[in-house]
Amino acid sequence: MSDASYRDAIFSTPLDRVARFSFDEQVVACFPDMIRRSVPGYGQILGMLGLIAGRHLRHGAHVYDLGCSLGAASLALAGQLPPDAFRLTAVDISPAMVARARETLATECPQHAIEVMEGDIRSLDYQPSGMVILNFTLQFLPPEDRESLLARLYAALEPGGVLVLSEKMIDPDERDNAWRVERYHDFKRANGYSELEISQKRTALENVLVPDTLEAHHARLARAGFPRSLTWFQYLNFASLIAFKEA
Ligand SMILES: C[S@@+](CC[C@H](N)C(=O)[O-])C[C@H]1O[C@@H](n2cnc3c(N)ncnc32)[C@H](O)[C@@H]1O
Ligand SMILES: O=C(O)C(=O)C[C@]1(C(=O)O)C=C[C@@H](O)C=C1
Repeated sequence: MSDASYRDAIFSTPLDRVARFSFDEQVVACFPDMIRRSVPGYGQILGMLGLIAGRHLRHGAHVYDLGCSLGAASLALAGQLPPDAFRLTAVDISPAMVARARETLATECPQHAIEVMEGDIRSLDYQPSGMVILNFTLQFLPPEDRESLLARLYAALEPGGVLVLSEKMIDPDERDNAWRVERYHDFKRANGYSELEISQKRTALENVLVPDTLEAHHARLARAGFPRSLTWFQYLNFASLIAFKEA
């Protein structure tokens, strides 16, 4: 691949002031390593996206990969489905991510009809689509913007269309939540992150990544129009949901 990825060491040295987490050049350079060492089940979710698309997409349907970062979800679909199976628009607000994603997707799957757009997913004109992927993206939008986006995505989905929503989550029960977070930190330690890295990243993500409970996600999806949603994957405090539009 043309996008060399470095080991994530962003929070490894003590910082006087921990800045708000942002998807800048520094994060882009180590993002594949960061997300794989930080999101339990990330690889399994990606693998399943292609299988879900294979089952739910009508031939040639359009797909959105929203908050695509380096295009991993788009790549996963292209790896599992032939070029004529779907068309895809990948969107991200970070110019550094978009530049890298464009390069990677053009190199890795030149036969597939994949367009990479720089833009804010809250203000896009959505075209009719068979599948929408929000893989760890909704959690970065201000909570007050989430429902209206989901309602617009519901409206853009064709009958029988699906939305896949993967998120970091919180548990409504304080003790259960504490247990999940502690085991999540164990997961990070086991993946080579130090106490300093874990605590500085936690500070950087405060008020930037705002997680919801699974109950809040399902209720919001219902209010946005989806008659049915289910949690198909969960690993510690990370989960993936699928929401269906009636056929
Ligand atoms: C955790 S990453 C997503 C990971 C990616 N979907 C994957 O599967 O590898 C979140 C991404 O959402 C993007 N993002 C955040 N707010 C956005 C917005 N309003 N519009 C578009 N992209 C946004 C960020 O720039 C970042 O690249
Ligand atoms: O490191 C964490 O605590 C995370 O929540 C991981 C997480 C995410 O969930 O999106 C946060 C920021 C990076 O984009 C990669 C992964």
